[in-house]
Amino acid sequence: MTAAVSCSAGKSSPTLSVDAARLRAIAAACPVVGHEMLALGKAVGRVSAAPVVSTSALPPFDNSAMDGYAVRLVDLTGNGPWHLPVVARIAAGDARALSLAAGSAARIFTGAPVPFGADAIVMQEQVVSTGGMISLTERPKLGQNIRRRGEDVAQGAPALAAGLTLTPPRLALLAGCGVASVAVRPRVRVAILSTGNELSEPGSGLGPGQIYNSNRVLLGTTLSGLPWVNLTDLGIRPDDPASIRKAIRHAAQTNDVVISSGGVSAGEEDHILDALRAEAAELDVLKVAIRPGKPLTIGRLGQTLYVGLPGNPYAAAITFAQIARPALRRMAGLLEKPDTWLPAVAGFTYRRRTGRREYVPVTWSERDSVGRPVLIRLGQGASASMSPLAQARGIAVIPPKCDMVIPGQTLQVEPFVD
Ligand SMILES: Nc1nc2c(c(=O)[nH]1)N[C@H]1C(S)=C(S)[C@@H](COP(=O)(O)OP(=O)(O)OC[C@H]3O[C@@H](n4cnc5c(N)ncnc54)[C@H](O)[C@@H]3O)O[C@H]1N2
Ligand code: MOO
Repeated sequence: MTAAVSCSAGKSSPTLSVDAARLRAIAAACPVVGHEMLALGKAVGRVSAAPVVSTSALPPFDNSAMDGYAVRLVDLTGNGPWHLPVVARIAAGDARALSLAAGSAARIFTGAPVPFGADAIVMQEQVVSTGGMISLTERPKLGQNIRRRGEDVAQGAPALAAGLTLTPPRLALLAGCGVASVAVRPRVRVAILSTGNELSEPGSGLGPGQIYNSNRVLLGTTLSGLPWVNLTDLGIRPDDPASIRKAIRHAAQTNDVVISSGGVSAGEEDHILDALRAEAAELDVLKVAIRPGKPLTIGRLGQTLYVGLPGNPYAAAITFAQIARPALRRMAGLLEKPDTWLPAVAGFTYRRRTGRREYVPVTWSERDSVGRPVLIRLGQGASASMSPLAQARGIAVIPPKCDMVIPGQTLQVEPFVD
């Protein structure tokens, strides 16, 4: 299987809106090609590479939806009650091809095949059963409590489209259709590196001027939680142009995406852009009207997507989630657009500078009269602060033109999923 590829890296970038930056990042992301076959039990979270058709009808035969009695409506003429002898007993898994004789009923259980000629199942609660006879007073409807062959999925019908996350319900559907293995897209190979002389790993000592590396854990755990990612963690690179360039070049040769954090803003010690230019990268996104995270670099090194996230941890988290992740999803072959934004209402006042779309960590404990969460803003928006994001239940978005958020104002919120 070969995926359609259309990329448009290489356009120059002034300050872009978040939506424009996201679109450019997505356009620069070439979907991984090919597929591998996986047993259903190994495929959870992976991306379907091709449509799947059902090898069996679901359900495979007409069967009873209830424990009760199979009857023929033609026997229930005039006014009830009707009295019928019970001539057969049919349990789930019964392999006999049975017919229901005229003027009789069959004891039947949930999931058992409906005998030929029967056209309704009466729940056992609705009959009186004595001495091999049943009496019923209400006429059943035609087809009542019968699950028809193929009513869920017909044999040979599409059971799953390409480009979908293989969730447990989707895998269960394939199992129900008799499909044992599924073609999935190859994992997206993602390398991460943290840049900065000031970085030290937690567990090591902290020298003067050093801080602990948060972004490695942020990105590493986020990415390793995505079943369609194959992660390589390249650790920390010092602020040395030759070392950064070498690391980027090597990482790009063996990965579909390289993600760095730090070194993308304007200082002489910010070497990512120089390294990318020296490697003849095509750069699509350089500055985004987003808060936090304005200095963001996205481009391509050959077929490899490069994402240079800002070093400040809150900025790295937001730019990854809002701009890089949709591009990675495209690389993975995912065609569904997650729509996780929900309406909420501000429970705070916030006077702000206009111009950038802002992503604000929020929590809530109350809801308004129509059930929308009443948001409490956490922190002051400092892009190096991590506590507000760690305490947040979600992220609210404030439009670029808004100069003041007032209580009661409608905002969109993206709740974090547990
Ligand atoms: N003159 C200007 N200075 C800055 C600008 C600007 O436009 N002009 N933009 C500011 C903004 S906004 C941001 S965001 C940062 C982005 O900086 P860089 O991406 O170049 O990142 P660094 O300078 O390397 O680091 C910024 C900050 O984050 C800390 N950091 C870096 N990596 C990590 C990590 N892995 N874990 C934890 N913390 C990390 C680093 O120590 C710095 O404090 O630039 C502004 N400056
Ligand atoms: O874009 Mo930066 O993250 O605002 O400090």
